[in-house]
Amino acid sequence: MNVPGICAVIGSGTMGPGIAALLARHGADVRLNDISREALDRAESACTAAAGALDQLGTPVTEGGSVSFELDAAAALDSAELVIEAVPEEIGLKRRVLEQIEAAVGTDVVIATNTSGIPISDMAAAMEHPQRLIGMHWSNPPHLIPMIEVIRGERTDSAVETATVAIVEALGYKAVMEKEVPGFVENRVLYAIMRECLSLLEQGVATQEDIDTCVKWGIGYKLAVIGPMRLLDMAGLDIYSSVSGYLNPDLSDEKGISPMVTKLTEQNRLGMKTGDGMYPYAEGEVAAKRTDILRGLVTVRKALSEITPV
Ligand SMILES: NC(=O)c1ccc[n+]([C@@H]2O[C@H](COP(=O)([O-])OP(=O)(O)OC[C@H]3O[C@@H](n4cnc5c(N)ncnc54)[C@H](O)[C@@H]3O)[C@@H](O)[C@H]2O)c1
Ligand SMILES: Cc1ncc(CO)c(C(=O)O)c1O
Repeated sequence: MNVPGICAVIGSGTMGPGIAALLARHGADVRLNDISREALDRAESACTAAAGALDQLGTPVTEGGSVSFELDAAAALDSAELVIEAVPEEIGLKRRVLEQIEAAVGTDVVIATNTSGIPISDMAAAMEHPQRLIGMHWSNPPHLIPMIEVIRGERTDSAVETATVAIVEALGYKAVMEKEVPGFVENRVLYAIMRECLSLLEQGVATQEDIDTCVKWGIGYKLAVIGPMRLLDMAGLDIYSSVSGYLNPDLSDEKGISPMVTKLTEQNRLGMKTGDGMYPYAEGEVAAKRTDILRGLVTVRKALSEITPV
């Protein structure tokens, strides 16, 4: 299967532009929609930056692809063969947007949601045709992380799952098919890591710099080559049993949001988007960091594509 010829991406913040740029790279006419003119203006340069990263990666261009920027949702949705919802992670908003999408496209159109982990069945509750809603969870930055989780809700049609997996593969990405649980697989694992790191920081066990160094080099570098299930085999299940026996009871089981993150959020210190967060950023530093991150991801992905999968 090819990438559908006309795609609509609804929501053009952190995720929308990278998704649109990748679909366009594969020949789609992509309509990127947002309720905010400023967001669409920022999206134009974000799409250009994403296309530049795809150039660096050597992703071939399929002729005919384009991205247009639409304030008018109806215009964006007109004739769309695939719709990807990427509005903020708020179930009420997502339900309203899904209703709007549903009313504008044919019943055979796949409607995918990029939710980070809201169960698909909860979002589909108010839909007239819930069989066409599917979770398509991209990872950030979406034009570079070559894996997408595909999550069926209770009422999702199996043909919609098959079509979504085919689209993911047509993009040259790996599809991971899952049953729905809050957070899906990726964010359950990522948020377990984040919870423990934040707890260690709050306890003063190590600085944020040292925690980042430890996780990047001790865990991230290794996990880029070997997944955690096979790592258990490499380490030895007897060692895992011994260590987890005394360690698991000591790990953070915080059920709420980290107090440190709550405080920073209340102060509008949201990270790179506001220029301050877990780290402070000097003038111009955010742009430099973003460039370094993209360059690093391109370099590592090229290197990983050259090794035998483990
Ligand atoms: N940020 C990440 O790392 C990440 C990664 C994977 C998945 N996600 C998920 O993707 C979705 C979008 O996340 P994001 O980080 O891009 O959010 P974001 O807040 O950066 O962007 C969302 C955009 O949606 C727009 N919007 C709000 N209401 C709208 C409406 N009714 N119609 C059209 N546009 C509307 C906003 O103006 C905003 O520009 C969320 O569900 C999020 O959980 C985020
Ligand atoms: C903090 C955080 N939360 C969610 C997601 C994906 O849904 C990401 C990501 O993709 O990187 C993230 O960093």
